[in-house]
This record gives sequence, C-alpha cells and structure tokens, in this order.
Amino acid sequence: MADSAQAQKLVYLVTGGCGFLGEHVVRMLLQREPRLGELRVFDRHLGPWLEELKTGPVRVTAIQGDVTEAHEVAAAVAGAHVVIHTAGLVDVFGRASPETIHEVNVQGTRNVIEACVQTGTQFLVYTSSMEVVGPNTKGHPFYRGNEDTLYEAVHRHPYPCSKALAERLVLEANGREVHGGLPLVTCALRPTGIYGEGHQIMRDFYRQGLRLGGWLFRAIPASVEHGRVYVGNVAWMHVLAARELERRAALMGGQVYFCYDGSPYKSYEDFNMEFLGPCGLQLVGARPLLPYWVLVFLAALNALLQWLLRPLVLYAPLLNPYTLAVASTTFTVSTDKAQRHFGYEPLFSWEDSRTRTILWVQAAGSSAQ
Ligand SMILES: NC(=O)c1ccc[n+]([C@@H]2O[C@H](COP(=O)([O-])OP(=O)(O)OC[C@H]3O[C@@H](n4cnc5c(N)ncnc54)[C@H](O)[C@@H]3O)[C@@H](O)[C@H]2O)c1
Ligand SMILES: CC(C)CCC[C@@H](C)[C@H]1CC[C@H]2[C@@H]3[C@H](O)C=C4C[C@@H](O)CC[C@]4(C)[C@H]3CC[C@]12C
Repeated sequence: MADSAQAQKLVYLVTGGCGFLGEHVVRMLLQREPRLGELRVFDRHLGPWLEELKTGPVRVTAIQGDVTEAHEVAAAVAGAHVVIHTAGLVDVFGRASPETIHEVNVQGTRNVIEACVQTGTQFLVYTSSMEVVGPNTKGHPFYRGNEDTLYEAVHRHPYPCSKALAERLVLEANGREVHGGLPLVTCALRPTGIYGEGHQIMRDFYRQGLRLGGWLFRAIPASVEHGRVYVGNVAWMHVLAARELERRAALMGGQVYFCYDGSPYKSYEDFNMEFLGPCGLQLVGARPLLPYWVLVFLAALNALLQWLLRPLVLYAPLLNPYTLAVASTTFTVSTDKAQRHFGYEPLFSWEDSRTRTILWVQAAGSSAQ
C-alpha cells in the first residue's frame, strides 16, 4: 500500500460479513472502495445473497468459519491487507451463556489480532459499541457526549463487558509488529443503537404492533434520549476508516470513534415511531402507561423466570433489568472526531435513512422473512 502502488488492488476481509451491519459493510465496500481487488466474507452462517455478489467485477470469497477457531481465522486473514472485524455475539437478552459471549467477542477478537500479527496484515478496524462506555449500572446520563467525555463506565452484563475487553485488546495491539516487520494499525468504531434495513428488533416491534391491532404502549418517558445511527452511515464509516488507516496511521492508530449521523435525538420508542408510524402503528400515551417501578418489577420477574426455566426452555423476552436500564437512561453522542480524523461525513441524510428504513419495515413486516 505504498505511494508507488496507487493502483494496487487490495484484499479486504470482513468478519461477521453476513450480519446486519456486516452485510452493509460488504455492499458498501463493493460500491465505494475503488482499490478493492478481493473481498473475503467470513461468517459462521453465510447468507444466500452472497451468491449474487460473486458475479461482479470484484472477486468475492465466502468463508464459512468461526472466530473462536484460531486456525480458521488465520487462514482467512492470510494475505489480506485490511480486516474489518464486525463479528460478534450481540446478546443482551440472556440467549447465550456469559462464557459463550466472552468466547466469541473476546477470544474471537484476540484470534483476529493474532492472525494479523502472524500473517502480516497491517490494518484492523474493530466494531465496538457505545456500551463499552455506557449507560452504566448507576443510570448516569451521557448527554450528547463525545470520545473525551468523562463518564463512569461500570459494566456487569456479559455483553458490554465483552465489548469493552475486546476493544481494549484492539487498541493495545496498535503498534505491534506484524510478520514482515511493519506495525499493526488499529482503531475502534463505537456505534450507538444501529437501525436500518435488516434491523430485526425493529421488525419484531412492528409485528408485535400489528398483533396488538396497530397499537404500541409507551413504557419509557419521552425525555430519555437514546442514541441511534443509520446502518448505511455506520458501514460507510467503517469503509472510510479502513481506507484512511494507512495514510493517517499516526493520527488514527489506537483511537476510538463514536458513530454518528443526522438522526434526531429521541427516546428509543419515539425514534422507532419515525418508521413504525408511517407503517400504520400508533404509540399510545404521552407518558408511560405503567409506573417505572412496575417495569422494574416485570423486568426482575422476567430475569427470575429465565433462570428458573433455563433447564427446560429458553425464556428470553426483550424486557429484562439490563435492557430496561439501557432504554431508560439517556445516552447520546455529539462529536465530529471521525470528520476531523478521517474526513467522515454521513453518506445518507436523515430523510434518506428514514425512507429506506420505512420501506424495509413495510416489506419485512409483511413477509415471513
Ligand atoms: N446492532 C447494534 O445496534 C449494534 C450497536 C453497536 C455495536 N454493534 C456491534 O456491531 C457488530 C455487528 O452487530 P450486528 O447488529 O450486525 O449483529 P448480527 O448478529 O446481525 O451480526 C453479527 C454477525 O457475526 C456472526 N458471528 C457471530 N458469532 C460468530 C462466530 N463465532 N464466528 C464467526 N461469525 C460469527 C453472526 O453470524 C452474524 O452474521 C457486533 O460486533 C456488535 O457488537 C451492534
Ligand atoms: C423497555 C422496553 C420498552 C423496550 C426494550 C428495548 C430494548 C430491547 C432496546 C433498547 C435499547 C437497545 C440497545 C441499544 O440500542 C444499543 C445496543 C448496542 C449494541 O452494541 C447492541 C444492541 C443494543 C444493546 C440494543 C439492544 C436492544 C435495546 C436494549
């Protein structure tokens, strides 16, 4: 990737490339990365949509593999110039065990780093999460904060714990010597709640609203702001960061960046209504219909039932003490660090992001997808 090799074609590897975000990163790379020569898509579960990409001008290689298997990761990384590591177990509902979450998110990330070092891959972009910062277990608001805002990050839940540990590994690996003698350059991107085409929780809320005759019931006060960012912009930020890591290694190496765009600051439910409203749903109540303590009680009851039923059946509802805390604690970002460091500007306006998401909810909600 030297000056003389401007026309050199690059090999990119996207782990988790068949997930919600990963698919957008894969498609974005194909559309917007002119130096792309080969795109390797690594995932435990490969999507059938990959087949259609194989007919284009860029070589697309689908690799079924597990990030917890070091040899599979090393084989996929060998010869790649850039790795975008989005693979992760996103579970805040208690579906997977804490050990499994740790294994995939922490050991999987360690395997990716070691594979880069062993095989000589120099550039690594890691998909972190806002949750490496918060909301914390004390319910402190993070109001339009940035990467330098002081905040007491206290993690107990396995998912944010694992993302925080993995992010630290990635940042600490910056500067390590990779095979061939060059330094590894890493950075971490921290999306807030991602929305857009492929967002399964949004689709689930839509279907639930349809089942309830078109009504959803407000649970969280409208004054609680929850950060959201459009998936296309998060993908674009990954592509840009990966592209600029080489040229701006000294500035970007070892840095974290919140993902942001022009999406409005709203409560989780009011934000969802931006899409579900035009799809025919209504949110009942200007204020929460149930007192907060009732929600706390129901969330605790769900956690107890999950624990009691675990030997028999997996009971993993959306409401639990952790998701209630996340949804009811203000956490929003306001920053321009990605713009200053690597020239990021959102590719999709809020209007565009909204329209694309509405069209997807309408299509996905009515199909058996
Ligand atoms: N969805 C959000 O709101 C959000 C917000 C912040 C950060 N993130 C982060 O973004 C990344 C992608 O999240 P997503 O929402 O697209 O989730 P997702 O579940 O849709 O995608 C994750 C992908 O990783 C793959 N994967 C899981 N375990 C694997 C393993 N052991 N080996 C190989 N592949 C494996 C899955 O098959 C899946 O395709 C994650 O790292 C997540 O922590 C997501
Ligand atoms: C209390 C109920 C009314 C609603 C419950 C909503 C709950 C399922 C939602 C609220 C906030 C959501 C999380 C948030 O957008 C950010 C992230 C970060 C990311 O790394 C993984 C997904 C996650 C945890 C969202 C999961 C769903 C949450 C908790």
